[in-house]
Amino acid sequence: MPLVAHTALPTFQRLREEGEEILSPDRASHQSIRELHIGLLNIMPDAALEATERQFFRLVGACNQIAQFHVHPFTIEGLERSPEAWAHIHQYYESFEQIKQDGLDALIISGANVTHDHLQEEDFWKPLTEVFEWATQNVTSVLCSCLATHAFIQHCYGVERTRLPAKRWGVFSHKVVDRQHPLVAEINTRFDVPHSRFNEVFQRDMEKHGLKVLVASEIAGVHLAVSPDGFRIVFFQGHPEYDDISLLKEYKREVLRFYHGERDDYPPYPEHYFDSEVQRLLSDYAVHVKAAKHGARPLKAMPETQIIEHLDITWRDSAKAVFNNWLGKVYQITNEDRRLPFMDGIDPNNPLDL
Ligand SMILES: CC(C)(COP(=O)(O)OP(=O)(O)OC[C@H]1O[C@@H](n2cnc3c(N)ncnc32)[C@H](O)[C@@H]1OP(=O)(O)O)[C@@H](O)C(=O)NCCC(=O)NCCSC(=O)CCC(=O)O
Ligand SMILES: N[C@@H](CCO)C(=O)O
Repeated sequence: MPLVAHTALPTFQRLREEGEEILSPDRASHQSIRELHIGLLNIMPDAALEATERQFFRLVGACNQIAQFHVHPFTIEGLERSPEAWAHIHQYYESFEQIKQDGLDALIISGANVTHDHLQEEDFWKPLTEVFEWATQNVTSVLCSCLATHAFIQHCYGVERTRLPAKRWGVFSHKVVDRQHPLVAEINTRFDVPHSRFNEVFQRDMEKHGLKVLVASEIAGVHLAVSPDGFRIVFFQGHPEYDDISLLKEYKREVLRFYHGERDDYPPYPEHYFDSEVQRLLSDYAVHVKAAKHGARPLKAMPETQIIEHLDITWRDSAKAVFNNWLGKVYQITNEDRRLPFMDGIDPNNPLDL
């Protein structure tokens, strides 16, 4: 929550010049204080559905302990779901119709599993673009994760993601490339983010279309960029919401796919994620899996409990800091009526007055 310049202390002006949000006493006394309403469009596969809820709810809730947040989960048609997942959705999620009727201040769109070569071939493509269309008109800011980023960029700018020669998978170091932008103001200038994707939209393609790149990795490419207006669409290619165990769960899935003959090669480790002790445990386990696959003995479970003790989470503080900046800015410009994106006087083409 922002500072109020309730005295003439020069520090307020200095901090304002450095990009800190500082409210004048007049603005502060006229601010309409209310809760924020944030949508979560969850399009992750069933096994990760509730973990994804926890991950984004946690980032929203943990990033700021003072403001009040209502998070509204919803989903779309066109995703393969079990009856159990649909039962969960019907019991606890809102419909997109309801969301549209009530309005949102901010919207998060999760990643998803890729099943086709081109995104427009996915059954969920049309429903997803309908959410994009509505959100760009009615929501103050939309934050897209991974596949949602690729889909939004394709839909709005006509740039198709590129299939990578190998899956980008692991925890990578990133640098803030635009330190002035309010989304990354006052945060660490270098931090980790996990990535898990087969595809990428490259920095040069983003910049060609006026997107502003804010955080990138020398190895893993762009993590964070914003739409040309500076704020209305926030693009994540990485997964700062991931838990410490998320990449381990994905690695275990790949090992099981190898065991069941669904992939030919034994999966590589996610990069910069397993320490040497875990690598030792997993290389012993690989010997066991290969022998079990050839019928020598029954498959034992991966020693997850032992592994988890060694896993560090090195990305969450920065993830919370970016979420705090994002939601703080949304709060400053959103309309008191949550169905409207901006307060009077906010320029939709440059909402942060950058
Ligand atoms: C890997 C799996 C299949 C693992 O799920 P499983 O059910 O097999 O796990 P399990 O070992 O049986 O353990 C179940 C317990 O772990 C929890 N759990 C499951 N997945 C988790 C995750 N990712 N992070 C944290 N916790 C997780 C469950 O809630 C449950 O907890 P409790 O027992 O406590 O309830 C899943 O996480 C998953 O589908 N992840 C993939 C996500 C994905 O597709 N990402 C792509 C997005 S990235 C993207 O957009 C791609 C774009 C591109 O490639 O270009
Ligand atoms: N943007 C509003 C807060 C939400 O009602 C204000 O600053 O007054």
